[in-house]
Amino acid sequence: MNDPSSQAYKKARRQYLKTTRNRDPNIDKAWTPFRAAEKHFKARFPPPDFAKVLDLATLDASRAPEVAAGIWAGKSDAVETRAFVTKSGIKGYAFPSMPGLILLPGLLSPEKQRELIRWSLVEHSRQPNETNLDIHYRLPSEGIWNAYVRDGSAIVHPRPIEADTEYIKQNPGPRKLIDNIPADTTNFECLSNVSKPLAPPSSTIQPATCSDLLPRLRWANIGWFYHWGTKQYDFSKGKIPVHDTIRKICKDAVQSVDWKEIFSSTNFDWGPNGPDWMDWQENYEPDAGIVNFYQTNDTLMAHVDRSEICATSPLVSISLGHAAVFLIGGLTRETEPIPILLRSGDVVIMSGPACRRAYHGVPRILENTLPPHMADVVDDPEWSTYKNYMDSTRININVRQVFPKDFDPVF
Ligand SMILES: O=C(O)CCC(=O)C(=O)O
Ligand SMILES: [Fe+2]
Repeated sequence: MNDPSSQAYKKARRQYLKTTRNRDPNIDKAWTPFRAAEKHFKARFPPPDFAKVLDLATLDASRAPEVAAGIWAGKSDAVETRAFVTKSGIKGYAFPSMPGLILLPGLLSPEKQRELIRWSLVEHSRQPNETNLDIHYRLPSEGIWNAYVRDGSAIVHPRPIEADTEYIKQNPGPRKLIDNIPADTTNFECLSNVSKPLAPPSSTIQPATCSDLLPRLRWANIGWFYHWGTKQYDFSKGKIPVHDTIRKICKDAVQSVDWKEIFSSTNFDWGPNGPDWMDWQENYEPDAGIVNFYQTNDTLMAHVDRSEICATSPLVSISLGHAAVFLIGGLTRETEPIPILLRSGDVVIMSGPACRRAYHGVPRILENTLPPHMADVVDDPEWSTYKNYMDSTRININVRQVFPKDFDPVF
């Protein structure tokens, strides 16, 4: 694709010339720096410039087969980073331009990555956890993955339309990103009392087979219920505990960072209660989140995760399967974002006032970047079903803390 003499390049160029023939030549002048970066990395033509993308896997000899497997590779010095060694002895990277952003490249072993993929599909994408498919379909209680493995041709029926339900418009498929009020401890009660109407089943939805629906799985909720229409947690539905494996990965990652080194020389406004980083070692406790499933053409537009009462405590994000370009900017879309190539097994932490509520997004899943350790595993014949799904998929497990540990929610 990056080779101008290749068929793929010529095809993308023809397509580009066709679609841009009547475009206003000043269109890009109105874009914010974040939007311009999204457009740049989404574009099939001209191919994005990966020399500007931070790719720390290129420094790790043990990941050379993974880097070589895809045609996409960035540069280890594309963005200024500060390397450090975590308390558990692995390499981490901080970003002087954005204190609170931490990258732990290849933190998870290939075995752990495969375990988390199985967990996401087999154990997690099923009741009582909500998925995007539940909005329109009456899914089997074993979940879409288990139903698919048993019989891909099994039919799943749409939910019946209940005439007296107050609906808001919401479509299945990609997450809809609407502006919402940033949550904090003062508006929390008012936010949690806003009525949360059910999403509307659509009258146009047809029955579908499990094989048709599986690639349309986009997200599965973790912990506190989240309502995508209103972008608020629905605390009345209670909380499902965060699975121990996930909780441990997140806590270990957060506790392995020397936060004093990250924050002690900064002077950010941490809000009315002041800085809380000195408590994370003891008080960080994930209680919500989402598993995102991306097919290679999917994107996640610029957004801020601000529904959590905790506005600064760490958000931990685990990447699995195909690599992606992750953009993270500032508190508005006017800040030019940093592009980071996230590969399978990488863990990102977003924390503190400069980063936890910064705009971020995923404009591109990089095709053909499934690492070799996701290919058929000789001593695990069952893996091939997962491999077939992962051939077009990236999974992101995105874990947050909604409540400060000493905040007692009253419902
Ligand atoms: O997929 C990712 O890396 C980021 C996902 C994300 O930002 C979110 O779930 O809010
Ligand atoms: Fe996010």
